[in-house]
Amino acid sequence: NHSVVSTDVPMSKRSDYVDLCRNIIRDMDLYGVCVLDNFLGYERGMSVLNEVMNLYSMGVFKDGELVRNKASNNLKTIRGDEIIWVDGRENSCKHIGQLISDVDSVVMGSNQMNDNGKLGNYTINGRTKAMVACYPGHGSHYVKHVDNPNKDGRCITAIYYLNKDWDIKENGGLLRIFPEGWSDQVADIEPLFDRILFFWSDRRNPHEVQPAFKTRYAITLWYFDGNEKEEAGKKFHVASQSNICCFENAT
Ligand SMILES: COc1ccc2cc(-c3cnc(C(=O)NCC(=O)O)c(O)c3)ccc2c1
Ligand SMILES: [Mn+2]
Repeated sequence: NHSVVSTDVPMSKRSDYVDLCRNIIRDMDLYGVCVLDNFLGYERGMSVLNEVMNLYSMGVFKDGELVRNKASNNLKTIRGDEIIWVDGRENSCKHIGQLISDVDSVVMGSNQMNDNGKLGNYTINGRTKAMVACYPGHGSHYVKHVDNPNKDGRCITAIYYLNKDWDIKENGGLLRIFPEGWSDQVADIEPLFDRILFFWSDRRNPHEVQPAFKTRYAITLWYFDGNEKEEAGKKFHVASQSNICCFENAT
């Protein structure tokens, strides 16, 4: 955790930018998971939260997909979240757009800054749009899963949390990661306001969202490794292309 006072200075110009990238590189290399607090600072965090709440109140979120439960053959929700894909250029998403470019800065900065020039030996050349998610409470949850189990190209999951005054005992909604190779160790991450989380998207990080009893907001970006994505493109259709953005100056 670090405490930064964020100003309107672009992320990559901030004095702590290099430290943030060093933090990410070290934690991702050591644990495959990295948590940073006070990522945007209170003011900008609140602006993002207000945009998300406005979107939600407009009723534009869609239900996370349902999966038929083979056993009892009834539609069983494995995911209780409601989502909307945002690219950040929409009129009512200016602050979400700024968050996205700040996350791009630290991810790309970390990818270039690492002494061997890559973060986790990936060549990150694109990402999905931002998935704004809401777990509406009443026990909505997400069963243990891997984001990218079959090499669809996604290498890093970045989740920005927006939940103020979150009391994990009362409100639940804990994200529990079961890092591969750490036997009985788990990483318990509370979805706290202005917190950002990075983790490898593949089988190294099975994770679950425990039942939430209060509205729980998060914004997720998935970053692509150019090589894996190219391979995937040949094998099968990656998650709907419309939600994928490629970096113009991809190396
Ligand atoms: C085919 O279209 C889609 C569209 C959206 C999809 C979203 C997820 C997803 C994956 N992981 C999480 C998660 O782990 N959240 C952790 C947390 O909130 O702390 C989550 O909330 C949502 C998976 C598959 C999807 C397929
Ligand atoms: Mn997930």
